[in-house]
Amino acid sequence: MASDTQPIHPSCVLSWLLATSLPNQEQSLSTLISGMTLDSRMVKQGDLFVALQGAISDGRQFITNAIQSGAVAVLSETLAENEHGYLNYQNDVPIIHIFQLQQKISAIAMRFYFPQANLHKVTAVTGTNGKTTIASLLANSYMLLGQQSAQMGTIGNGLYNQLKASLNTTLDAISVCRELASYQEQGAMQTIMEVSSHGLVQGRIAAVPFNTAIFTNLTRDHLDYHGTMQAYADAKQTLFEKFPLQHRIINANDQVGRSWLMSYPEAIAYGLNIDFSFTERQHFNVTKVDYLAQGLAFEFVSSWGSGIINTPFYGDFNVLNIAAVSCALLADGFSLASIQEVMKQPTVVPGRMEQYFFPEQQLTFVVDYAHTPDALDNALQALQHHKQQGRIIAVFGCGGDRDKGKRPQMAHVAEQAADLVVIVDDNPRSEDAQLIVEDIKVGLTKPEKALVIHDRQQAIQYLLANANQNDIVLLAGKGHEDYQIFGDKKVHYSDRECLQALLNEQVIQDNTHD
Ligand SMILES: CC(=O)N[C@H]1[C@@H](OP(=O)(O)OP(=O)(O)OC[C@H]2O[C@@H](n3ccc(=O)[nH]c3=O)[C@H](O)[C@@H]2O)O[C@H](CO)[C@@H](O)[C@@H]1O[C@H](C)C(=O)N[C@@H](C)C(=O)N[C@H](CCC(=O)O)C(=O)O
Ligand SMILES: Nc1ncnc2c1ncn2[C@@H]1O[C@H](COP(=O)(O)OP(=O)(O)OP(=O)(O)O)[C@@H](O)[C@H]1O
Ligand SMILES: N[C@H](CCC[C@H](N)C(=O)O)C(=O)O
Ligand SMILES: [Mg+2]
Repeated sequence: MASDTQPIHPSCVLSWLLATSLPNQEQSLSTLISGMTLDSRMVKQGDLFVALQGAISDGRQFITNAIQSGAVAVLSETLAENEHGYLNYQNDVPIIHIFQLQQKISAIAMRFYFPQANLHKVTAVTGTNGKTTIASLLANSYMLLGQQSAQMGTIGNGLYNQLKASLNTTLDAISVCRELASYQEQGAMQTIMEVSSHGLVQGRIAAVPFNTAIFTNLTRDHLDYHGTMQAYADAKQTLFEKFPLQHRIINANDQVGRSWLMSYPEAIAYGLNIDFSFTERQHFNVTKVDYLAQGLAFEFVSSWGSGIINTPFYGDFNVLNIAAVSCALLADGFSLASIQEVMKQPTVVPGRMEQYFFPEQQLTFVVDYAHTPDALDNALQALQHHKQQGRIIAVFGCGGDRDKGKRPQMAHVAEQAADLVVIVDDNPRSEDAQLIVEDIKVGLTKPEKALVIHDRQQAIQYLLANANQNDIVLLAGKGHEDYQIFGDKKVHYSDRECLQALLNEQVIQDNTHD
């Protein structure tokens, strides 16, 4: 969703704005621009409207609307190279045709909103899973170490702890530049940004001068968009190839990460039980993990020294997330001792392994955003490692209009790693919720272990009434989301709010009994 942050830049002349993307322009475009937008519905008087050919609609169809709403100039995407730079007018408003405009907007918007971008340190986090967790943990670490930070991604964008909800993980090219400029203006010394593969392919961050890039892992997701895992990996790799990075931080436990490490000898590698003794490479390796009821304690050896980290996080995947964050802080010059201190503090990452304990039933619910086979497996394994006694129950569904191939795979993972499986709805979107459930059930080899309860709240209430003491219920897929999408309707629903309301009811009943 485009941000409503007010521009904090002066207006500028169109010729100057386009000087780098259209260097040989013959016309002198003296039009004064006071804002930029990709959406005709958001145009304000004085704006430059950028008309892109999108996946669903063609932005060029809205040029007339944009001009009626006050656009004073238009950039229009052309797929024909020989039309590049062609200029025509509609009601005296210049329309400039630009070849491959989608890939050029970021540079134009950066020039407009944030010409001083190189003064602001931006860290990119990419990979299938772990981006939000790492971005939140790193942003919080900088705050604890005394540096104001900002964060951009799935759970929102803004100064740390002041996030505004986001439609996408990676915002559109114009909003990214406007947001970064506003964080710098508000005193942030750096921004930690989740970079999605869609964002990379669509050039949403093409001109952001990233200083550091972190890679988490690459596992099945988004094949509806990329087609193959190779194309998905190639999209991610552009982050490590095309930006002026000072630091590349790469997961050595991941197969794709290992292959990239061969290409970047100067990259910092992090991992769990990796033998780095034969290499000169900078590294951070976790050698031993203790899974505690209240978190993790792990030993590490690194190019900066060795030691123990204690943290309230759960699961091996969070050991790796913390290792990645530690590498970023070490590369930035912070001491090991300060990092060990920071990792003891809890970081709330909304909807990621968040626990709700029901004292009456002695039952724990864990809200998590696992929505891929790998993430679901990791989350369930983490609970198996940390549990004291009782069963693990997996509650999950699959999104409509998304990669269908992951549905049976998630079922397989769930029945392998959990003692009971409950299949629920998770944003069926334009698809029939029952047909999504059927696709999921194809992956079950022990269907007797699985129940179907479409409505998530009913599933929670059922488990609250029927699960055993000490069971742990993983509610996967929704995480921070506070909606269910049925068709084109968004209905308010949140696993977190549902659990909190049920917990509050118990407290009220307890107080009444006193
Ligand atoms: C398929 C896809 O990625 N679409 C993204 C793309 O939209 P698009 O350009 O194709 O949009 P479109 O609806 O066809 O419209 C074309 C143009 O006409 C304009 N328009 C449209 C209507 C109108 O009345 N006036 C108007 O000017 C639109 O503003 C747009 O510029 O560019 C938009 C701006 O950047 C994105 O918001 C939009 O994300 C859609 C909503 C989406 O669902 N994307 C998902 C798949 C996505 O990007 N996911 C990733 C990863 C998620 C994760 O794993 O965390 C993400 O970064 O969120
Ligand atoms: N490093 C990791 N490796 C594998 N799984 C992880 C990792 N970190 C978190 N997870 C699992 O993946 C889920 C999503 O984590 P997170 O939101 O941090 O990832 P993300 O990359 O931002 O995902 P998205 O692309 O959907 O925004 C978590 O809820 C957890 O179950
Ligand atoms: N942001 C990602 C994850 C959504 C997770 C899940 N709740 C779903 O709707 O599939 C997407 O749009 O693919
Ligand atoms: Mg995310």
